[in-house]
Amino acid sequence: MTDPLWFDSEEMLIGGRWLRAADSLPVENPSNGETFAAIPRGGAREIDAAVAAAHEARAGEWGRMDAATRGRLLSSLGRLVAERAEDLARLEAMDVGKPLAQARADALALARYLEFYGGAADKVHGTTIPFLDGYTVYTLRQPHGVTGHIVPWNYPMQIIGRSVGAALAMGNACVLKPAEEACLTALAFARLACDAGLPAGALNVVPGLGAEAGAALSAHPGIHHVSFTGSVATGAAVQAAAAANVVPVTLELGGKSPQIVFDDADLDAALPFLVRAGIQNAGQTCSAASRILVHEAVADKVVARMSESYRALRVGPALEDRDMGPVISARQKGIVEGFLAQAGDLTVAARAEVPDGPGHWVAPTLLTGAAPDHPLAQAEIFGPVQVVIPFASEAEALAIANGTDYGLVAGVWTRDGACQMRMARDLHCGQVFLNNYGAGGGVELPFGGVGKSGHGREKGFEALYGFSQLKTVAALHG
Ligand SMILES: NC(=O)c1ccc[n+]([C@@H]2O[C@H](COP(=O)([O-])OP(=O)(O)OC[C@H]3O[C@@H](n4cnc5c(N)ncnc54)[C@H](O)[C@@H]3O)[C@@H](O)[C@H]2O)c1
Ligand SMILES: C[N+](C)(C)CC=O
Repeated sequence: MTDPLWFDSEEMLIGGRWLRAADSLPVENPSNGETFAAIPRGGAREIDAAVAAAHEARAGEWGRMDAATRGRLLSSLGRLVAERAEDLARLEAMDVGKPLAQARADALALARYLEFYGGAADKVHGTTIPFLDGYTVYTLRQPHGVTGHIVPWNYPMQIIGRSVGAALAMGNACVLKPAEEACLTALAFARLACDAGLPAGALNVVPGLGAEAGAALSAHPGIHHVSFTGSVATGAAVQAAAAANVVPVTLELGGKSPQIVFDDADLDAALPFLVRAGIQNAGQTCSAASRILVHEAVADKVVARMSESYRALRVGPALEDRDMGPVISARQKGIVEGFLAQAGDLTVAARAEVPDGPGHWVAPTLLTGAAPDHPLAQAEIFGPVQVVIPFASEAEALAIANGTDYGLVAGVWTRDGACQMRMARDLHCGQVFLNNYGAGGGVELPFGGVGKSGHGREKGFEALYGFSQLKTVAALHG
């Protein structure tokens, strides 16, 4: 196999310089368990240096750059990412275990985020406000300053695109702490950012452990905004750390998202979405459709057809580009298997075959017979496990859908327009998809949750408001 690394992965980017840390962390390929690279183990000292470099960038060329020039730089970076999409995809596939086609889609999504935010950079502005005679009042939309970005391992490129892309577009200088399990595409992205001509310190990337680099970043008094995606427990810790500095935080913490299938649904249209949204990225997706709520009149038919799809799933090494790869790590496999051990009297409707041998394989598993309050119908499993729950009425479907601590995404499958509107209004979540699920991931669509799924919105124009603040200017001139 050709070496997918075209750069020194043991170097991190701080203030425009590529530096090594005193220690490094191994990089494992989840498809075979082999160590194939190393990354720096940054800690408090490196975070400190990165925050200082970001402040210098804000005070220098980056802070003075006009919005249109900033936008053009991001657009150029997007083109570089698109040109290297194949290399980035291979890197991600080896690092995360994501099938090549899904990794390629992530790379192209990163390019698209940069195109979108590059184009938007000079189109976000304040307003004038009619006020008392003798005054002119207007608002200025300005960057927070230095923003921290703590990114998980499941969709590194997409999450960097939506958070770092939007923050840079608004003129913030960023300190990015990728997940220790998945730093390679973040480091590759930083190389491309240098090639695109991003001024020193505008983007700093410090790989390292969550408890070290992540904790140092979220508690740093020099950070003005933190964007975090990951688990509820870590998100709460990040928010608490940032609160000590009275710093705003955006939290995207996952979910237990339902797809709700009514008895008049177009099942042929729904079925591919029902399964794909559960097993995509081995179920390690914040917006995974881990609960399938089905009207009892069509429940047997839906389970039978989903089971057929499950049995046909091809699971294998990421570079072989099957339907599903391994989960990220032995630890994550242990977490998912721990949940499956609680399945107890649930029925395994279908399970796909997984490879023998090394690699972190978890069989895609479709479960029936769970009451809505069963632990497997409540907890975010973050693995390829879906639970089917029948319902008898629209009111019951809504109660079950809203009956978890989470509220990220929901899908509704029905031809009844009034039912669609009621569900869209009453579902307790941040995004509702009617007769689809995910809308192809559109970068234009604001994204985020309610409840334990977090708060704040990324993606679309909404992210540009989140990564900036409004200043009101009132001039009394007579
Ligand atoms: N919402 C999502 O997209 C998402 C992504 C990854 C994991 N998860 C959930 O989290 C579970 C565990 O995965 P995990 O342990 O990798 O998630 P995590 O939340 O601990 O890690 C996410 C990011 O936070 C960093 N981090 C960890 N501890 C930190 C701390 N004390 N301060 C600041 N940053 C810290 C990590 O280094 C990583 O970059 C999964 O099973 C899944 O349920 C959700
Ligand atoms: C929204 N998405 C799929 C990019 C990331 C959540 O895991």
